[in-house]
Amino acid sequence: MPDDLAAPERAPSFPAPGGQLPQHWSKCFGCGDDQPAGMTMTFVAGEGLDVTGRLEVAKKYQGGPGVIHGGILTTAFDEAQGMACMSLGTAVVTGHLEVDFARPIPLGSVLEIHARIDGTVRRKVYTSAEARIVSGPTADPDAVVATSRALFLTVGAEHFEKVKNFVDGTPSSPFETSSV
Ligand SMILES: CCCCCCCCCCCC(=O)SCCNC(=O)CCNC(=O)[C@H](O)C(C)(C)COP(=O)(O)OP(=O)(O)OC[C@H]1O[C@@H](n2cnc3c(N)ncnc32)[C@H](O)[C@@H]1OP(=O)(O)O
Repeated sequence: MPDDLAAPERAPSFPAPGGQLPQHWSKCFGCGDDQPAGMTMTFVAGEGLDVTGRLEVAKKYQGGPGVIHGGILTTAFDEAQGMACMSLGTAVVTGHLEVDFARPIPLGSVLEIHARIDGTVRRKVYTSAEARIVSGPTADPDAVVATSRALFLTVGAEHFEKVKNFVDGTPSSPFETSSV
């Protein structure tokens, strides 16, 4: 983590603490409600630059026998830390993401992922997150089962302009923060 981290302001467009975040677009694999293969994660805003996300670990997410696929958990962390960046009111994309898998996460469990912005340096947004099993098999809300850190970069509309011909669906932007 750099020494010169700035603490950004929470954007007025970000929901009040406890409020549900809108999906950032309906076809998103992580949060969209118009993506049949997707994970349909939901999020509520925290008190600061943070969110809490929820993922039901469906059988289709199996990796090793009986447990979540590591790539699915990584996707959930990507989505959660990206949603925390909504508190900036600016579009972001993931530049780097890392995950530590601390404990097995059984199918049928429900994960809560708490994600936050730790600070910014120019366009770089440093985030972190941890996951807990809050219901279902092996639930223990005090035990962290996985952690993540990520770097997001703020981007302008031109970033998405380059790939607009490949969009599946009709992009929408609830916070008017990007072209998607
Ligand atoms: C509605 C709201 C939705 C918000 C809600 C979003 C939730 C969605 C969650 C899912 C998000 C995704 O999956 S997004 C999809 C996956 N990601 C992508 O497709 C991104 C692909 N990569 C890129 O397009 C590019 O590499 C970028 C945009 C990330 C960076 O390129 P760039 O814009 O040219 O920036 P560049 O000048 O290279 O770098 C700027 C600064 O960042 C640093 N930097 C750049 N990349 C890295 C890196 N991997 N690791 C470390 N540092 C890096 C540079 O050193 C530099 O530091 P310094 O010189 O300033 O010190």
